[in-house]
Amino acid sequence: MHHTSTARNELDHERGYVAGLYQRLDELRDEKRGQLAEVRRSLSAGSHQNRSERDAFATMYEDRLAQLNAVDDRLVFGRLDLDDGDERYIGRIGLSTEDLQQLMVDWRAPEAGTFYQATAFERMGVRRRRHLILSRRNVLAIEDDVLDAALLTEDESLQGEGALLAALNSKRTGQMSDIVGTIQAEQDRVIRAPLQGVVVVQGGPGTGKTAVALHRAAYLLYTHRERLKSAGVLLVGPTNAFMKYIERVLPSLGETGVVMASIGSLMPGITAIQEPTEEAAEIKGRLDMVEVLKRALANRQRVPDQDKRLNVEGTILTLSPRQVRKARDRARSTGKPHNEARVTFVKILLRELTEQLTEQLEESSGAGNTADRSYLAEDVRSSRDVRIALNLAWMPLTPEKFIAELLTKPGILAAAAPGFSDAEVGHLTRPAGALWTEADVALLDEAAELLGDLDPSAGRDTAARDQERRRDLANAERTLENVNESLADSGVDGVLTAEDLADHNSVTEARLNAAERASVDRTWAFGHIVVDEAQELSPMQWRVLMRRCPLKSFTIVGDIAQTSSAAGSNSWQQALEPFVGERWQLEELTVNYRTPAQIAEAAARMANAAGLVVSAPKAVREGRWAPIVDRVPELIPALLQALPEELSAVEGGLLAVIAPERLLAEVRSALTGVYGRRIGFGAGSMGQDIVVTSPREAKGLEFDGVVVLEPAEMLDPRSIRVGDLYVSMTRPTQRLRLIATGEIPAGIED
Ligand SMILES: Nc1ncnc2c1ncn2[C@@H]1O[C@H](COP(=O)(O)OP(=O)(O)OP(=O)(O)O)[C@@H](O)[C@H]1O
Repeated sequence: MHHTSTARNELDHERGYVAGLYQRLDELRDEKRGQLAEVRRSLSAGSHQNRSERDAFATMYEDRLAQLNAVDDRLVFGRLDLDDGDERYIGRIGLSTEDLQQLMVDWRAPEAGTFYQATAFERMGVRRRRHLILSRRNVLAIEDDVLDAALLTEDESLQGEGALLAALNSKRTGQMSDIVGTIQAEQDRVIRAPLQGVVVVQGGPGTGKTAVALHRAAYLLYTHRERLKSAGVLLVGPTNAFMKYIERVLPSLGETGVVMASIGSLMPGITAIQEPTEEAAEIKGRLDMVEVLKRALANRQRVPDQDKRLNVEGTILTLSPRQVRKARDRARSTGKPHNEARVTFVKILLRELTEQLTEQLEESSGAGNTADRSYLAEDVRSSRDVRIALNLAWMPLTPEKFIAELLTKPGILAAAAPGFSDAEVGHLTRPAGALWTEADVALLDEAAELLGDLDPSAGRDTAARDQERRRDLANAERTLENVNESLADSGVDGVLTAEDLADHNSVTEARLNAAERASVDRTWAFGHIVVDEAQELSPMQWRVLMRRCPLKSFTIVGDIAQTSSAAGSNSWQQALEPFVGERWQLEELTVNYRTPAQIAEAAARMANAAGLVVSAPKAVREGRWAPIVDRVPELIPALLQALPEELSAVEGGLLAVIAPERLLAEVRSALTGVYGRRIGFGAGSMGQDIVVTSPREAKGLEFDGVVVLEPAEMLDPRSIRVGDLYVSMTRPTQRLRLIATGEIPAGIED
């Protein structure tokens, strides 16, 4: 490429400056290493009292060091030249000299906002925006947007959207990367939206929703660190494979404080598989399940139909249905969850049985001697008959036991769900010992709420608890600063007190950070939740998330048109209404950065022809190829024949073969026969260069080239959902091929 001499001078200048930034980064790193070594030395020698304080310092230095290491690659990516003559460098973190001269501004800082927002129409005091394109530590090129017309004539050769296009055209690695250097204005508005309330970000395929969700999490933690540090931010995605795909983005942004979890992993200790059938997923996701669980639990609080005779150390006592009913009603009226109300139930009946025993003994021995009533109470409590009778009436339950019973015994389910058809009960019934599914997690979580603590009396020692609670209260107070006020304004639910929040977060260990504490504590209350691919969530799953954030501070990201789960939603309105009413704000993303125009248009035409209204975003670039369509007599031979051409078209990039579930096994074995270890299965195997996957697993991911097999099968004839085919067609960044033995869905070929 031809460079003018000014351009070369500019490049040299930037190389010099960037070298200075790295030098400073290295210095800071050495400094932190030194401090860490120092603290560790003193830790091994120090007195017990200072220990926890020094531990805290050690953790802080470790975190800072990890952050400094993580931002090494492409540390800086921009420079602003301002009207007042200042130059401001924008990078992954803020850097200053030892005497506090600012060298580089963190991209999340308010002063960096104009880097993403300024345009030629609204310059916001910016004369020139410069993108620095780095590979590791080297400045490869610079690209300028000249916003001030006066500068244009001075140096015309330095304009361009090169940084964005270079990023978009680069080969995919199977792991998402950050977009911090090239965030576009409409994306930046979402990323920097206020913390409070519910923001829904609707956008078609490839509009950067996932990227925006991740950068927003990083932005919020930076900007509201004091408020969010203690409670933490949760980022929820659809599957573990998806979480793996995005796991490197936040560390590369210098952010480690976000808890990342798939929706199936929100119950500590449970690893969930995908729900095997759509029917079961849909039923388990319905809001009526709340009532079903409540009824099932009420049915577990049983009154016997006749008197029970109980042997206590040779004396026979009688437990009548009336007594059990009265105790049950009293226990229920405490309003406590099942296991906690059980304490009341048991206490009442033990007392009554003890009285009965006392009376009987007094009668038989004649004289009244009440001195040893306490022994009698103990006799009653430890009687096997009594224990069995009380347990039969009111069994302590774990969520796992309760839900497993409901799903394996159709009689129990039918009794709790009188509105369900036999077919619906059949869809939910499964063999004992079956693995937990993603849809079960929402049921387990609901059950945990209804059941409460299994052994409420077995608390930890009170002093430790009190101390923790004081600390949690202090944290919660900080979290709540200002939040309540704006909540009250927006009318979201009841206003919370610091006590409420501390109560939520009180049972966890002192030394763990928010992320670690949250991952072991189901009742952890997060300060903010970011949900990606949110259209897939069922109403029951929404309930789980709403419980995890009592402040109702959410960023919800998704595309209603891509819904493929039968339990997912058809509109944001419908999905959110039960939880926040009308109190949410919609933002839209309108530009597709992934898929070339020809392919994006074919996907939108197909969706429209199938009756789905899609928000078809404008594609930011033309591709080299229109979609290729093969009608063939036999699928597998045609696939094997097409693959070499596809592989060479993407020149060593990543290729996906997306097939309906029923074909996956056959396709895998045919391809493995030819390509051996180059074939990866499913979305978790993105290390390989050819990935065979279902549409569902491909959701949210992207590939350089995509081959879709039997597209007509991915159109669900039973519903208006065309999600699977629409998702599959919008995965490629370069090239799309469809191979079909049958019909080609309307609209794909124009
Ligand atoms: N401003 C940007 N600069 C560079 N790349 C971008 C930008 N915005 C989006 N991209 C890239 O576009 C691709 C699509 O982004 P992303 O996966 O976030 O889209 P999405 O809206 O979540 O898509 P889908 O709904 O189809 O899953 C990614 O490779 C992302 O890095």
